[in-house]
Amino acid sequence: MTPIFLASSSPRRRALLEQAGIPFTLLTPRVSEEVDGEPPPPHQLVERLARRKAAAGARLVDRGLIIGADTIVVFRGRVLGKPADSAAAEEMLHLLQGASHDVFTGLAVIEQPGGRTMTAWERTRVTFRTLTDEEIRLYAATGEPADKAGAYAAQGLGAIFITSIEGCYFNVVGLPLARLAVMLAGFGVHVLALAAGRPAFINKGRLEE
Ligand SMILES: Cc1cn([C@H]2C[C@H](O)[C@@H](COP(=O)(O)OP(=O)(O)OP(=O)(O)O)O2)c(=O)[nH]c1=O
Repeated sequence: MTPIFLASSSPRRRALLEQAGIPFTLLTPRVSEEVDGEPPPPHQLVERLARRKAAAGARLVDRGLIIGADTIVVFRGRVLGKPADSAAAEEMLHLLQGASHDVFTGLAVIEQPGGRTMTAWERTRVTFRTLTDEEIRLYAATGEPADKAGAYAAQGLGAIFITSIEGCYFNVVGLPLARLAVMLAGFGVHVLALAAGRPAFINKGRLEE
């Protein structure tokens, strides 16, 4: 079987790949998320960063498929990454409240040996209800926004701000699983076939939820 690697230090991505029943090994190469010059459009930016992360992982691996991903929030053309501190988190939440924004995740899968690469991106539209200054302050103080693009976690307490999601929910949390499954199939790895060989794992996952 082709070994699968996830080049990511995001606990959310790890959890989502586990949810899909895909056995994998974690790689945590250090990757800069800086881009030189004029920033490209959001979909190109996330694809480029996902490719950079997967490529950094691929340098550590002789054989297998290496997955990289990158997530950003875009509000009226402005790219919101992870907030530097709680003041930056509050500033982002002030922008996002009472309006819709887009979440973009780029995906890259690199095959080793050979380096055959597939990239893709996914966009999800998320709408926030109106938030009071007090709610924003209290939420920022929980620490949840710290390592999340756009300063919120749809999978966490941030859920109480979201009135609608159009598109892939898993894309918001950092790993669009439907898109990834199609990409892996392009490399001959079929997620359901993996899961079918591991019924005990799946039942265990369900029971624990
Ligand atoms: C919008 C949103 C983002 N996020 C997270 C997913 C990503 O971990 C993070 C975006 O940062 P990324 O730079 O995409 O990822 P990361 O630095 O956490 O991990 P790595 O680069 O090593 O793979 O924001 C949520 O967990 N929930 C949300 O609702």
